[in-house]
Amino acid sequence: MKVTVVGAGAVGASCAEYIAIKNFASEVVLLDIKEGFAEGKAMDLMQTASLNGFDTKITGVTGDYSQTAGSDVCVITSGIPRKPGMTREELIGINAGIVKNVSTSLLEHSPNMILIVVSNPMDTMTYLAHKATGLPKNRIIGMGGALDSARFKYRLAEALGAPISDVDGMVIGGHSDTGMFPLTRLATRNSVPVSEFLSEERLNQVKEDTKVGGATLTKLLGTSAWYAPGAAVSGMVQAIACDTKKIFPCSTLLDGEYGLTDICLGVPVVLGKDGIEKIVDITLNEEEKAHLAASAEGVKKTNGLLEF
Ligand SMILES: NC(=O)c1ccc[n+]([C@@H]2O[C@H](COP(=O)([O-])OP(=O)(O)OC[C@H]3O[C@@H](n4cnc5c(N)ncnc54)[C@H](O)[C@@H]3O)[C@@H](O)[C@H]2O)c1
Ligand SMILES: O=C(O)C[C@H](O)C(=O)O
Repeated sequence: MKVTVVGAGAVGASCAEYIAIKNFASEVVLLDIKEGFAEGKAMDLMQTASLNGFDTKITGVTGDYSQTAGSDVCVITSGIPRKPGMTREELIGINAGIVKNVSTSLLEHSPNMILIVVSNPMDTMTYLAHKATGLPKNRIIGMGGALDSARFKYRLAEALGAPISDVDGMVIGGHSDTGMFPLTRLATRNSVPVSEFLSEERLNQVKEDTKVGGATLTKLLGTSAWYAPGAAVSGMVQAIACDTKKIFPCSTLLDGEYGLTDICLGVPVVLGKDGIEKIVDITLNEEEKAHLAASAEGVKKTNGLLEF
C-alpha cells in the first residue's frame, strides 16, 4: 500500500506519522511546494522508526509528482489553515486553486487512487475534487465527520465522567461551525442512550462544544488543530488499506440519499478497499432532517463560489 500525503505541514505530517505508527502501509510519500520541507519532515519522521517500531518507508519530495506514481490512497492537506476568528469558508479563495491543481496532478500519476480531501472548506473542496478529476464517487472522500465525531466522544465522556472508550456517537452534516450536527439521540454509553445519564441542557452543551471544536482549538493554538485531524485521516486510510468495512461519517457525493443531490456532505459510509463501499442512509427524525437540510443549504452556498 502506497500512500501520498500532499502538504507536509501540521496536518500532513501528523497523518504521515500516525499512518507509519500503525504500520499497515509499505510507503508514504510526503509532497510539499516549500523547498526541502517535505524532505525534512520525512527524514525527521524516519528517525522515529526505530523508536516507534515501524517499517513504513517515508520519503519527502518538493513538487515532484512523479514520485507519487502508483499511489493507492492520496490525501490532500495542502492549503492554508484558518486563524482565530475566521471561518473555514473564508479559506476558499486560496485553497480552491490549490486543491484543483493538486488533485489533477495526483490523478495524472495515480489513476487508480482513492482520494481523501482534508483542506478546508472541506465539503466544498471535496465537491471541487470531483469536478476537477471526474473520479467515481466511491473514490473521493472528504474527512471531517471522523474528526468531529472524535471531538463529540471527547465532550460526551467529559460530561458523563466516563472513559472515552465507553462512549459512542456520530456527527453528520457539513464540516463547519454551524453546519455539523452531533446525533445526540443516537449517542450511547456502553449501549445505553446518553439521555439516560445527561439532562437535555447538558446534552445541548455537549452539542455546542462539539460544533465549535475546531474554532476552540484555533483560538488556543493560533492556527487550526493537527493531532486529531491526522489521527482521523490515518483511521480512514487504515480502513481502506485493511478493507475493514468500518463505518465513518465522511463527506461524499450524494445522489438522492438523505433527499440530497449534487452535494458532498458528511453522512455515515462503509469504508473498505474500494473507498466508499456504501452510503448508510439512516432514519432521521424531523428535527434532524431539518438540520441536515439547513447544513446542505450552507454548503451549497459555498459551492456556489467555486469557479470551474
Ligand atoms: N477537514 C478537516 O477536518 C481539517 C482538519 C484540520 C485542518 N484542515 C485543513 O487542512 C489544511 C492544512 O492545515 P495545516 O494546519 O496542515 O496547514 P499548514 O500551513 O501547516 O500546512 C499546509 C502545507 O501545505 C503546503 N502547500 C500549500 N500549497 C501547496 C501546493 N500547491 N502543493 C503542495 N503543498 C502545498 C504548504 O507549504 C504547507 O506546508 C487547511 O486548509 C486546514 O483548514 C482540515
Ligand atoms: O478548525 C479548522 O479550521 C480546522 C479543522 O477543520 C478542524 O476542525 O480542526
